[in-house]
Parts: sequence; C-alpha cells; structure tokens
Amino acid sequence: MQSLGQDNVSHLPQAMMPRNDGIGLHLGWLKSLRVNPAAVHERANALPGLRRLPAEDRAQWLCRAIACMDLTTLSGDDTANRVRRLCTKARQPLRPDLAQALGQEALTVAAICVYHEMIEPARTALEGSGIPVAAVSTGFPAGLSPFHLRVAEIEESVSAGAQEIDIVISRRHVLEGNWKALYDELRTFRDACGPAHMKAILATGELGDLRNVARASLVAMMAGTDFIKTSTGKEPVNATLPVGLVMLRMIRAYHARTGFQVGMKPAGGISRAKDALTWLIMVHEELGMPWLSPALFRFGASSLLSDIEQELDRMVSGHGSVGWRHAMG
Ligand SMILES: O=C[C@H](O)COP(=O)(O)O
Repeated sequence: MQSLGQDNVSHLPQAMMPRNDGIGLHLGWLKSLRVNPAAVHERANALPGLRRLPAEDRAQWLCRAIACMDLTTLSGDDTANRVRRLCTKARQPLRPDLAQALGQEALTVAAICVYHEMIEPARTALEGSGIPVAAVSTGFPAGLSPFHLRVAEIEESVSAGAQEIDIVISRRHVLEGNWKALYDELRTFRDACGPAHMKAILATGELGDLRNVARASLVAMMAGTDFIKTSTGKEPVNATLPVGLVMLRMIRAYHARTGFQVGMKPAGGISRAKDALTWLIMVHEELGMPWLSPALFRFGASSLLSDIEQELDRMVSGHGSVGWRHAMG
C-alpha cells in the first residue's frame, strides 16, 4: 500500500480540472455490459483485509479521508446556527493540538453539503476559506417533484452561490430500462448546473441489481456528470462496497474510452474510520492515486469526521479518546 506524503493531497481547484463534457447515448455499450455479482462480492469482501497499514501511513490516509469529505447536514431541523458551526468544523476539522502534532494545520474538508435554504449561511460562514458549498437538489431525496421545478431548483441554488449540485435521478427510468429518458434528464440537469459541478446521485439501493447500477453510472457519465454518487443517505441501503466497486469500474471504463476523469462519491452510512480506509484502498486499487484527491473523490458523510478525529487522537496520544473531545460544533 502506497505511503501518502502530506503534500500529496491535490487541492487543484475543480475549475482547473478538464470537465467531463459527456458523449452521446451509446445504447450498444449499455447492452453489452455484464456484471458477475458473485465475483463482485468476493472482491469486495476481500478489501477490508488489505487495511493493515503502519500507524504513520494510517494517519496520513485518515487525513486524506478528511480532505476528501463533503461534511454534510441534511436534516429537517437544520438551522443557520447548526450550519455555521459545521462550517467552523469544515475550516478546522481537527483540534488544533492534534492538527499540529500531525503536521496538518492547513487541513480542511472538501466541501459542505446542505439543503438549498442553508446555502446562504454556509456561503457566508465559509467566505475566504476556499471551501465550496454543495447543495442537494432536484427534489432530493426522492426526485419526484415536477420536472421544471427540479430544473429551477438547480438554477436557484447556483444563483445562491452553490458551486456543486448533488442531483437525484429518477429511479423509475432505470427500473423501466428507459435509458434515453435518464440521459435526457441528466443532460438537462447538467446544463442547468452551468459552471457548478454536478454529482449524480444514483440511489443505488433502489436500482434493483448491480447491472442496473453499472448502466445508470454509465448513462450519467455519458450525459456529462462530474461525479457519480451512490446514495442520498435516506434509502434503506446506502453506500455498500459491491456497489462502489461496480461504479469505480464504470468510471475506469469510461475514462479508458473517452479520456474523461469522472469523480466518485460514496455517501450514506459511512461513519467509521476503518470503513473510510477500506473505501480509500478500493479507490486506490481500482483507479490509482490520481483519484485520491478532492477533485475526484468525496465521502458524503455527517458523522464520519468525529470517528476519524477520535482515531487520530488515539494514535497521537497513545491512549483512548472519547466523542465529547471532538465536538462537531
Ligand atoms: O450525502 C450525504 C449523506 O446524506 C450523508 O449520509 P450519512 O448521514 O449517513 O453520513
């Protein structure tokens, strides 16, 4: 497993990365896709065994997980104050003494992810930090509001200052095999995003099977999405390793055929440092180091940061830590 130098984190602003322009809808490519579920599960089950890293490397990889995190709050009871406190944490994700001991004083998360109404307080609280605001959109989480309102919601969030838009797809288009409808929907969303980067939430727990996950991933990339994202965090099954593996392999196939690098965002239920490491190892093994940067990989997570901070505290102090020492604000 590769060691990560602190200065290896690519903070290349997304604006400087060549964006995925998308390509036409290739139905033949979709039809030819085959997924072997048994092989996918076997490979995914073997991944946690690869997690044994020396302590120093482990700390570096956990800091990388923070650098690649969309720190998220998506609750019905969100308030401007809660979002402001989260933004303070986004700017300084580790306790100052801990950050100093790790040589990570400049570490921040990749983005803050909120509902539309929380864009303004987040944007104000993050001013000058360079941390972008991501907004969930298009009738998140179900995506079943009228189509013109879903498009307008994207435009409003971009006008309000969101630099990243997490859209949800219509699951029925996948379940009914209506790839043209899915492609057109995603292309319209991408156009509405304009300069904002689009993350397409596939809600994989509602897509039926892994072959559908593969096909939906590919259609989203063909339509020009910047990231594919597993889940809203609200489905009964969210980010799983087998689903992640299939999506990463589709990103690899799309890159091989088009040259475009599309990002990956697992989200929903990732709350333990050890699980974050497994995901990073999987990305490293499937796509290599270029994908282990905030420009191409994000965790969507509301509670992962505090577990990572506790784990880092244990490593640095040599003894146990407790949650209250790592206030989320
Ligand atoms: O997009 C992010 C997810 O909603 C976060 O899910 P989580 O609360 O399970 O970490």
